[in-house]
Amino acid sequence: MFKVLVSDPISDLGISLLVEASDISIDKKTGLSEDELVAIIGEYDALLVRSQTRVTERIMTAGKQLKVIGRAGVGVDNIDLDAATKRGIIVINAPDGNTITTCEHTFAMMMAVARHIPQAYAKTVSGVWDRKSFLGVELRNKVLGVLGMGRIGSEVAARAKAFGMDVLGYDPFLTEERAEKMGVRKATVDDIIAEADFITVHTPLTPETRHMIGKEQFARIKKGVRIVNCARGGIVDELALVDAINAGQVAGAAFDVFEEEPPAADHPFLNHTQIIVTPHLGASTVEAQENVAIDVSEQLLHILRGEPFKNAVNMPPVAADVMNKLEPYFQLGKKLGNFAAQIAEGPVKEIAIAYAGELADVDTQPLNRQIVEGVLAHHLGSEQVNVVNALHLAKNRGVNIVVTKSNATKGFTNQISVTLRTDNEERLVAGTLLNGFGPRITQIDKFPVDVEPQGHILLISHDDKPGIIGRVGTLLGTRDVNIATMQVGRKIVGGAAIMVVGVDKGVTKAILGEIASLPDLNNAKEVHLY
Ligand SMILES: NC(=O)C1=CN([C@@H]2O[C@H](COP(=O)(O)OP(=O)(O)OC[C@H]3O[C@@H](n4cnc5c(N)ncnc54)[C@H](O)[C@@H]3O)[C@@H](O)[C@H]2O)C=CC1
Ligand SMILES: O=C(O)CCC(=O)C(=O)O
Repeated sequence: MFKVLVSDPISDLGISLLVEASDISIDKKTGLSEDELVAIIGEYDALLVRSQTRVTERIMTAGKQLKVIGRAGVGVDNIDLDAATKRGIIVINAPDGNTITTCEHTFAMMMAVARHIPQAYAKTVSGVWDRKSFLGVELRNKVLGVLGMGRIGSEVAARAKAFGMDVLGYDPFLTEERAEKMGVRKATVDDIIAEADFITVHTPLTPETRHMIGKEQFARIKKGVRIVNCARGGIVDELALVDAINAGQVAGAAFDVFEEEPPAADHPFLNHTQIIVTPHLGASTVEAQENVAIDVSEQLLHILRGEPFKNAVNMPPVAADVMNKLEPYFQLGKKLGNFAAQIAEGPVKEIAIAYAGELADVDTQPLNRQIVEGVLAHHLGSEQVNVVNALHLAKNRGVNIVVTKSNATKGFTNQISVTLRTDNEERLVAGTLLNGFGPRITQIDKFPVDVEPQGHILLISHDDKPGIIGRVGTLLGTRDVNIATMQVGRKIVGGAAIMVVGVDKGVTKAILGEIASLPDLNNAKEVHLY
């Protein structure tokens, strides 16, 4: 049974998937302080948050069982990602579910600031019928500058076109072709500063975007511009904006987000007649909250159940078609790494991964991680290492990872080989997926074999002489060890050889010693694969 803690208000309908899952027990405890979370988090496998809970390193350190933190939304600035990665805690978000809702809020804010709706409402309900103070402007024929043409920025641009606006877009990843397709003029920040009548920001808050519109930009900005921020507080310099409005350079602003949330009571936005505000409501619709909760719950279930998942924030994104090609090899890769780690003596200095065949054309990073996880799990324990922290742990321990690729097929559509270099030796284990048969180990060191990577396997090195198989079989029989499968591999007749014996249960070190001391036998090891 996996225990999930929901520590922010999240749509009940959205998390019904978790509530109904027979292997999940869910607790909802919202509004907890950091100390309160630290006190209880130790018993949970997963934490599900929106944006209120600040998931700090302290909370993660106390979360000894924590495998995954799910964020029902886009921004993960309330989660200490470095701390999560170091501990192998997977952080997932729900990047698509609130796009339209936030785009629509941006439009609501843009229209509200263009037509002074909040100010006019306040005056009207206070009993004053004032039709003179609120002369607005149309959106039609105005230039809209969109900074950040990702999911939300692109939707805003599309709707702005319907309003007859001339849209300028800036994003480091915006190509001329995509801009043209959207009917947007690809621009620079400076173009937008100089030309736009409305500017809306849709980037994350990063060192690069922090105060992207600041004092220097306000000095050059088109007079009468209106600024909208429904992304993150701090992209626009708040104090510089107030100065620019007071100086008559900027006509108005509409902000959903603040550098510090909630803003202090004396924040200069809060009683400024030309600035309208909402309390971070961009994603607050019934639909968006259901969507993000459903998305994040689905992924959370996959992770807890050990199934493939998407939207991990602390791992590089992988395109769906690449994932489809790699995923079938994940188990094999992890087992090859783990097998190699079990037979290699001495501290691992290098993990050399070689792909031969069609996989050579694919970005294999997710599969590399599985292999490294398999290697490290043998030394560090499978609870300590996972695909999120595997590379980080390897790097921390000075383990070099080398990946090579070749289109040469070596007789299989794909072959993965894992070579471990230690202070003492170099060991190689290679494998493939055989159509209709599943994963197979195809080579151990220099010896070709055909072994199912499963269960208890004895790896015995010996001289290629008559009678060896009988001797090993007899010894195992007398020690009540049942042989399930047996394979021998050699390069040349009468030379060095290996025997790979699948047995029904684990054997003791004493039995391995007895095997190794039989005539013409050199070494015996047991590998256990799950
Ligand atoms: N107010 C609210 O309740 C909500 C706010 N958000 C926030 O809105 C923002 C945008 O969200 P999405 O569109 O879903 O994200 P996204 O990741 O799809 O788009 C962000 C875009 O910003 C671009 N970008 C990054 N650095 C840039 C720079 N220096 N200059 C220009 N563009 C840059 C990226 O290339 C990307 O295309 C995020 O900060 C997110 O946290 C999202 C949902 C709700
Ligand atoms: O959960 C919320 O309401 C905030 C949404 C948000 O800011 C985001 O998804 O980045």
